[in-house]
Amino acid sequence: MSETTQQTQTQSQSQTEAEAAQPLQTTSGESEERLREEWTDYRFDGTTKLAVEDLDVHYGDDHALKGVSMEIPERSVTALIGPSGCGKSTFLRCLNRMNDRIKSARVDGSVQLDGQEIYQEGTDLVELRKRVGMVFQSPNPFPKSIRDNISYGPRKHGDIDTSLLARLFGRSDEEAEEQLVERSLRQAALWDEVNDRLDDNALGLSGGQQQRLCIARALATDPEVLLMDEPASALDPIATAKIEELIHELSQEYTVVIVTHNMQQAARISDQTAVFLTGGKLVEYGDTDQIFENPQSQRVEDYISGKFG
Ligand SMILES: Nc1ncnc2c1ncn2[C@@H]1O[C@H](COP(=O)(O)OP(=O)(O)OP(=O)(O)O)[C@@H](O)[C@H]1O
Repeated sequence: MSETTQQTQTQSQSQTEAEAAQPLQTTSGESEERLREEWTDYRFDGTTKLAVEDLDVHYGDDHALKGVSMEIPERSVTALIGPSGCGKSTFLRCLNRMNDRIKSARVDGSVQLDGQEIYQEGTDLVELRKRVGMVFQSPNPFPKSIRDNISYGPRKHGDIDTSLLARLFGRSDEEAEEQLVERSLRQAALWDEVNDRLDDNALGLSGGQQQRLCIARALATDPEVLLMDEPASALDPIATAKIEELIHELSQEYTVVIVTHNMQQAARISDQTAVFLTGGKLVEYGDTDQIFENPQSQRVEDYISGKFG
C-alpha cells in the first residue's frame, strides 16, 4: 500500500470517527439523539387488527423484505408507500398469504390476525382470504353479469345456494342473493349506476365502475380486512376521487391496507403511513400527518420531498 493511500485511509477513518461522535441532526433540528435507522415503534389508540413481527420474504436468493415489524389498527386506512421494488406489494400479499401462490417465495416471521397466527400449519386459506379480501391494480371483473360477479364468491363458499336443485326443493337463497348484490353494490357506491342492468356483462362498465365492482365483489364475502394494491392507478382523476371517497367510508367498518405510488393520495386518505425504502426495509411508520409534515428519518424526508424515488 502506498504512503498516500495509507494517509488518505487514516484521514477518512478519523473523519468517520469524528462524525460518529457528533450527534446527527434529525429533520426537526433536534441534535440530542443520533438518527436511527428505523422509526417504526409507532403507538396508536385503538385495537390491533394485524400484528406483523420480523417478516422476511425471499424470492429464491432475492431478499425482498427484511425484518419488517408493524401493527395495523382496525377500522382505519394504512398506506404503504416507497419507491418501486421496495417490497410494498410483497408485504401486502403476506397479509393474506397470497405469496403462497408464488413458487419461489419463502416467508419467515409472524403475522397475526386478531391475535391468531396466519402462518401456522393448518390455517384454512379459503377462510383467511374471505376475512382478508384483496383488490388489485387493474380492475379484473369476471366476464359475467354484474350480479354474478358479486354472487360468485358467496356461491362458491356455499354461503348462498341458488342452484336448480335448491329451487326445486324450495330452499333457494334467491332473495338472499338479491339482498347481497344490492348491499355490496351500495357499499361500493355503484348501486345507483347499475341497478337497472344487473344482468349486463361487467366488461361493459367503465374502468372506474369495474374497479368499484371489484371492491363490491371483495365485500360480498363479508371480509374484515381489505388489501388494495394501487387500486386507482389505472383510473382517471374523477374515478380516482370516487375510489378515494369510498375507501374513506369503508374504513369506518373495515381495516383497509393500501399500496399507493401516489403520495398525495396516501396523505389524503390514510390514517397512518408506512414508508418502505430500497432494500425491503420498513424505515418509518406513524400517523400520516406526522410522516408527511414532520418525518423523523432524513431518508424519508428526502423521499417525500422528491429527492429520490
Ligand atoms: N413473483 C415474484 N417473483 C420473483 N421476484 C419478485 C416477485 N414479486 C416481486 N419480486 C421482487 O421482490 C422485490 C419487491 O417487489 P414488490 O413488487 O413487492 O415491490 P413494490 O414496492 O410493490 O414495487 P412496485 O411499486 O414497483 O410495484 C423486487 O425486487 C421484485 O423484483
